[in-house]
Amino acid sequence: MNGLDNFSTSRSTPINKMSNEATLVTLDDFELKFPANVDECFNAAYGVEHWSRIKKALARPPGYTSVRVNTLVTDQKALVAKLNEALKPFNSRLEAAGRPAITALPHESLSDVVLVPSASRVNFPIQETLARKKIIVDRLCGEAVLRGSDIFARGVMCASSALNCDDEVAIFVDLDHSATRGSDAELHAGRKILIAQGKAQMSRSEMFRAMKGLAIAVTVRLCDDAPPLNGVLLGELYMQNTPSSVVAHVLNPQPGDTILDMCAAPGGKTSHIATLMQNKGTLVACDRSRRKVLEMKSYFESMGLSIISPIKLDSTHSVLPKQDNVISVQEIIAAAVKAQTNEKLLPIAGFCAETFDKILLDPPCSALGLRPRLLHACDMNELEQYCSMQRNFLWAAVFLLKPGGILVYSTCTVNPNENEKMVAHALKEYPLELVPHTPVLGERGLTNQGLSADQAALVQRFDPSSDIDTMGFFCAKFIKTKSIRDVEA
Ligand SMILES: C[S@@+](CC[C@H](N)C(=O)[O-])C[C@H]1O[C@@H](n2cnc3c(N)ncnc32)[C@H](O)[C@@H]1O
Repeated sequence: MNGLDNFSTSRSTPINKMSNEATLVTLDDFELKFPANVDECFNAAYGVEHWSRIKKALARPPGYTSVRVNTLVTDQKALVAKLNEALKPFNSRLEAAGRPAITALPHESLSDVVLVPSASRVNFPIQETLARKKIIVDRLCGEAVLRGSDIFARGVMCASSALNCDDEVAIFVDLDHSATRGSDAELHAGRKILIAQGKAQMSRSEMFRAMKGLAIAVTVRLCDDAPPLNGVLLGELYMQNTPSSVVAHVLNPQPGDTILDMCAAPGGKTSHIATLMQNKGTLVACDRSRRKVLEMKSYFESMGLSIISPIKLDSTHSVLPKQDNVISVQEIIAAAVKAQTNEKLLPIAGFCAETFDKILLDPPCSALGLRPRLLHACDMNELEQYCSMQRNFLWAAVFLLKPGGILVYSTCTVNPNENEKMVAHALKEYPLELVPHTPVLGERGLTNQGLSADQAALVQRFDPSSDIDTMGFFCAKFIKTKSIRDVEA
């Protein structure tokens, strides 16, 4: 069997020249690979050609970086100007290489989002590159390179035997985790993808001795070049992809609301909700991980977002048993503040049924919308476990929401079972109805996954293969039509 059968490729002629040619493709030929039963399910939902386009798009980074403006301290116009100032060193490097500069732009529909386009890619000759010395990195490092990173010593798995500082190298990603750190890249026989060219900043022996330090400066990628924005204008912006920034707007939080974010860490959507509430009202941010809740707490404090109560809580077990007196969210928080001793987090075990005006449910999901991804090891059984967990979260959300309250459900996956089918499940099991929402930047939902055409038109699906060029994402907004007790009666 030709090793290329392990990939789906758009080119019939494999690139050659290496002894292990059959196990090598370039990023341009590559589409993400899934187990047969996942492909079968997604082919049925999207159609074979569309699913193939999605798999190709998932392996590449979007063509721009999206940042959300902290409107409590600045505005979109001012942030665009500051970002363009901060981009000057990157633009100087582009111009020195004869490449066009990039300009940050306000998002046309979202007044608190700024888009920073990546620099257009530069093509390089593949065969010449394959004749260079080689570096092989692991999957995570390869994905970081595609997002604009250089390569640090810890990320290098294999290097050609006689690699010296300043050598020009071809950069590959090991797709099978088969590379042994420190081995000769020329002898690696597993599947790998060519993703970039670079220049060694250390000799081979230094690379494997050093635990840190820049090993390879990436010079050209087989994708657009994202500018380095980590740590830029801290406090004034939050790195958040566009669909995630849509979610808080869809929830439409108002000052004075009582809102629950059931799965809040690292707190991107929570901080956006608090900002839209103008830091007035009550916002509970739950997460099961104590470490993540402590990190969120410090982040919210550093941003001055005082209305947020970060709580370590399993949201699927956050509904308190039925009692004679309904205790409000504010009373529960006040009692916990009183009871708090040396413990850093509020001791809260749950909330009374039907006490929140609005709830955001952004649960753990299969994350099959994140870009770029070069490997996904999920099968249908694992995907089903996410669905089962999401159904438990939905149950708790419906109990905690007041009648007439709003529930927004979102995922960062293209799996229809976690998206359209989960919405169909919610509509069937609970007193929920879909409601129109704004802004709508994505596409309508799929109509062959349990939703009627009218229902599919009320949800929002971000397709990574569409012109909007974002991550895969999904969002639905429900209103609770009656009390859960009326349903139980
Ligand atoms: C998709 S992430 C949430 C991202 C977040 N909404 C944001 O925009 O920054 C899902 C989160 O759910 C948390 N989680 C997992 N199981 C949970 C549970 N049973 N209860 C509460 N949080 C849970 C995970 O720790 C993870 O931080």
